Amino acid sequence: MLFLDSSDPKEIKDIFAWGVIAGVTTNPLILAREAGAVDLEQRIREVVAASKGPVSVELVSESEGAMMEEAHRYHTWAPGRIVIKVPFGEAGLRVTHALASQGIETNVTCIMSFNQAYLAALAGGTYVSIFSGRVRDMGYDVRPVIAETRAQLDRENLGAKIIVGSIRHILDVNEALAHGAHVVTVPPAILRKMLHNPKTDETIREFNAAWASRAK
Ligand SMILES: O=C(CO)[C@@H](O)[C@H](O)[C@H](O)[C@H](O)COP(=O)(O)O
Repeated sequence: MLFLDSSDPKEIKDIFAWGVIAGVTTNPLILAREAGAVDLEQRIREVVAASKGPVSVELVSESEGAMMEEAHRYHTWAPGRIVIKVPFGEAGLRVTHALASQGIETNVTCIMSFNQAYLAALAGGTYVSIFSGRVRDMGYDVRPVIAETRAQLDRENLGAKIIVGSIRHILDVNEALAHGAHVVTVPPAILRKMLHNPKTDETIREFNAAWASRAK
């Protein structure tokens, strides 16, 4: 399954019309880059209106109390659509566990290892987000992290779903899915690259030219 890693409502609306995307993920970096000075609530409401399925919105507070207050505020913007993105850590696990007991969906994010993903799933995270590109930036192979996490979720029947983010190349998408990701969240630019193959373009041109020059 694919999600779109974007906070740009126009891009989101265009790409949802392809019928291939099941949700949206945002993060503070993406929002700062794409939304800038726009009010966060307004932008998230636009993203919800432009899409279908879950929309992840990330907490930026650091203390447990402030994170819970922020999570409840985001949740009211579109109950049933907003997933609270919780940065991984001790406070993050407590917040994830508390929100799960209140029936609020979470996406535990910034995960770089199997151990972190496992803890996030045990705490009751709805999604656990493994960062493909950033794991590779450290010189590690992300494929076993994804595969071992998936195997453990399946073995213990934990409900969490793996999202693989930090996608930098088309091949990252293929590898994440092949190693057990439930969802890959793809930036629009990478998704557009997935459309193209020069042999496809050449073949379509050849077929259309043959039709146009047929004997009449
Ligand atoms: O965590 C999720 C999805 O749950 C993503 O939105 C995630 O934050 C982004 O893919 C990454 O931060 C983008 O990674 P990078 O390209 O900045 O390394």
